[in-house]
Amino acid sequence: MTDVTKTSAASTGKPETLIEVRGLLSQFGERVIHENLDLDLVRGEVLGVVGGSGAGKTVLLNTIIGLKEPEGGTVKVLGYDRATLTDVQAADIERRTGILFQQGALFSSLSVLENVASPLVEHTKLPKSVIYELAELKIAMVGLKPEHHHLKPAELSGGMKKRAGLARALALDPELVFLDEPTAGLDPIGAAAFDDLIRQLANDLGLSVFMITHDLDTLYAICDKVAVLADKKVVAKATVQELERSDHPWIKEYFLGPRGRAATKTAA
Ligand SMILES: Nc1ncnc2c1ncn2[C@@H]1O[C@H](COP(=O)(O)OP(=O)(O)OP(=O)(O)O)[C@@H](O)[C@H]1O
Repeated sequence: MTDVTKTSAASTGKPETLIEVRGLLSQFGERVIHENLDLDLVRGEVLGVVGGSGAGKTVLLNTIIGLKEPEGGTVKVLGYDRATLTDVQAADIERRTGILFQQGALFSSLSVLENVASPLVEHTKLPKSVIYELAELKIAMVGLKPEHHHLKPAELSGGMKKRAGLARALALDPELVFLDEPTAGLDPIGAAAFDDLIRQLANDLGLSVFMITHDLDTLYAICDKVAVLADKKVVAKATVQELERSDHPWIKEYFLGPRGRAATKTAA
């Protein structure tokens, strides 16, 4: 199915849509979080998702990755409709996507090397020696060193945990990566270095990225497009430069408030 999608996208010259959300309704009891929300992410795009606190960014991420069932609408990932997913399709999505949760979500009892190797152990039948070689490669790709291989998560700094989490998210060579506030909790220098790493990896590996962030610097530094969640839906998806000209009150405040202006200056 995926190959068919790829072929048709290639033959029509249209970019391939990796995430397609249509008419999403998300509720907790009577409380409506998303209503009639539409969102696309096309192959190769680094998409930042922003919105006020409680706007529903995490609920949207959880719905797209299958941790929350939507109350209405359709959610397609890599061409597969989540509502009618077979086990084979679910496994295909799992193999072709990587997720970096906010705190890294590393297994605390495993070393960095074992954490990064774990998706390969779960999803491949490769010999152990090959699995560990591949894991070492991913660890090097995110800028960690061989002396970090045997450290446990509790022995890592916040930035190193994020890097280890990213290495694990990349273990299976995914096409699509989900990042939940990748720079949260990092100091400005660590955050800028992590931004550079994400952009570099996205370019070098041809990754498509869905990233929740509060970090304006990240938006300016690495996002091709930004989707803004407000009023229970995506009110805009555009480049940061286009969003700076938006009339939407939340977008105006976000991009043209004091913090927005600071990020604009840094990016210039
Ligand atoms: N399991 C749940 N049960 C009930 N309400 C929930 C649940 N999860 C989230 N919510 C509510 O859904 C709304 C959106 O939450 P969400 O975590 O997606 O916001 P967010 O945009 O990610 O916010 P923040 O930027 O503060 O992390 C919030 O009002 C939250 O209280």
